[in-house]
Amino acid sequence: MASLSFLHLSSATRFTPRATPINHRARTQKSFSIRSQSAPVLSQDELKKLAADKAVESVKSGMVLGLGTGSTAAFVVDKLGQLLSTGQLSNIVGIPTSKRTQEQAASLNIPLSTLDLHPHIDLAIDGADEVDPNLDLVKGRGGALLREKMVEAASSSFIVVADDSKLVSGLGGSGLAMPVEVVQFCWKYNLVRLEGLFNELGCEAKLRLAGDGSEKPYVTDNGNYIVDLYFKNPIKDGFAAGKEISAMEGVVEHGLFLGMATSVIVAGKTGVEVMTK
Ligand SMILES: O=C[C@H](O)[C@H](O)[C@H](O)COP(=O)(O)O
Repeated sequence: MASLSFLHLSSATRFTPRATPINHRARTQKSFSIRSQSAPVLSQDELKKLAADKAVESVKSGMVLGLGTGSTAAFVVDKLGQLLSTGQLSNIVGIPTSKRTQEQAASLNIPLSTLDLHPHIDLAIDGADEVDPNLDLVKGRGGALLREKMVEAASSSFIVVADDSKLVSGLGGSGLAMPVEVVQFCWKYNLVRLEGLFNELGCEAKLRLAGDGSEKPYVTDNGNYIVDLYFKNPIKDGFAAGKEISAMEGVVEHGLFLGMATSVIVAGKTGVEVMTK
């Protein structure tokens, strides 16, 4: 069981241990939570920051760190920059999972390197789009899934940081995108095949657009497209689904991150919970 000493809480937000874990956590072997006595109303960004700060407590000087991508991971990178600038951390090397994170970390003077030079990473910290009760994840709505998966698979520990809107009972269950990165060549051929693979789950596949009002496709840091899969019903067997997607020629990577997370730090209106397997 994780010890309470792991939890360092700010004086601004006071928490007390909660006796009964909520249902979502019941299937994880170890989980505990802390709850606000005064129930302050925190914004989603404040929740993300709370989870990020908690995760950064696991960072030690001298570590090689996987730096995630997205709005929650950005709070982690901010905090690391802050601790490095005040000398509370030193000798850190960051391996960024996207060009965006690389730019943010560089602007904060966080020393950066690559997987080529540091093939073994001590700890990766990243956000997620969905977290299920087994700590399996959907990731990649920010488009960084390929580099994230490479970096996080090379990490001895992988801490996920999230607000409680990311909790689902089954992957794909949010009804939001489960991304698949595909090569540009004949992307429609693969879009149709991916949709067909999950017919019985009421899957709809859409090419991700750049989001600038044009009909231009979104292009990943690796020069590929993303096909987003939207499910009416959650995926029953994530491992089987991942295997079938990966077997398709032209598929580069999918957003199912299965059996990878060491722990998940979830911040919600009622407090922060550390979930471990
Ligand atoms: O490609 C993006 C990543 O997988 C993000 O970590 C994920 O989308 C979560 O992002 P956010 O923290 O912004 O919700």
